[in-house]
Amino acid sequence: MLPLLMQIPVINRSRHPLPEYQTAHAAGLDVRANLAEPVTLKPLQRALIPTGLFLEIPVGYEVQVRPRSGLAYKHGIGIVNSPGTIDADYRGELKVLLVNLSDQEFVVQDGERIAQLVVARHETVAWQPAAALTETQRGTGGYGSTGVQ
Ligand SMILES: O=c1ccn([C@H]2C[C@H](O)[C@@H](COP(=O)(O)OP(=O)(O)OP(=O)(O)O)O2)c(=O)[nH]1
Ligand SMILES: [Mg+2]
Repeated sequence: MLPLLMQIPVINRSRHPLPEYQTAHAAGLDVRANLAEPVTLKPLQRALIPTGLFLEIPVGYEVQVRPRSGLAYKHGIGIVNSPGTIDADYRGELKVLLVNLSDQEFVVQDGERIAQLVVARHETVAWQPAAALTETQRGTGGYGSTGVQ
């Protein structure tokens, strides 16, 4: 018996199928570029790639736009603002900010699976101004404070 899956209203103005889980228990849904013509990324160049998708994410959830490791490993393609954050109140087109971190040109093709979308629950918090915080062993340590071995 499949668990009841969360329903997310979507408008698909692209020429491509909706994002899909590629395997039974994948965390992310691969999302495709919706391009009238290919986009060439020179080394260190970035581009905002449209998907043609418009989502209505339930309140209390976000969609994270994450890189695909295959594009990163084989071509040095990443996402500048990884993970991108799609807010529940956003009604614009979902876009992917790709960057080419390799020393070779990369051509993004129409319909190519360029990223993956992870739907995640998030808290919405209110700040509680405090005069002091509890002491911890880490304290103010960061940026490698625990060493490397
Ligand atoms: O990879 C991304 C990141 C964001 N967005 C859209 C959806 C998101 O809800 C909106 C705002 O994103 P973010 O809050 O990261 O950008 P900002 O620089 O804070 O812009 P704003 O002032 O509009 O919030 O932009 C995308 O389509 N793709
Ligand atoms: Mg913002």
